[in-house]
Amino acid sequence: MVAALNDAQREAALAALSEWEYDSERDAISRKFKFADFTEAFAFMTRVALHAEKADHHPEWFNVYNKVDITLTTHDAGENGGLSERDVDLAKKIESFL
Ligand SMILES: C[C@H](O)[C@H](O)[C@H]1CNC2=NC(N)=NC(=O)C2=N1
Repeated sequence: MVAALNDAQREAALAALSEWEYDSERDAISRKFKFADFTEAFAFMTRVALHAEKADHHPEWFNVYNKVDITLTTHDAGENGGLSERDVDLAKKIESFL
């Protein structure tokens, strides 16, 4: 079980992840990406997928052609899931692949 971020921790995390949108309903962060074409989008998804599997922390995502929408939240956080340090770490790793 991993702890969900408290309000102060979440605000600090979001300040460093300014391109990500916070969903208070789900206690999750989301970001939309657009690439030159499907090949670029899928290459990005492949890198994220390989890292996610290694980290054992996986995104929720949607892809159509050159667009990839990613949502991060931790199912195992607290009682009903929520935003955790694992999501913050994965978001930063995802940004490093851009
Ligand atoms: C059993 C497995 O380790 C867990 O289900 C992992 C897998 N990937 C995960 N990914 C995310 N986003 N949240 C989790 O709580 C989570 N838990």
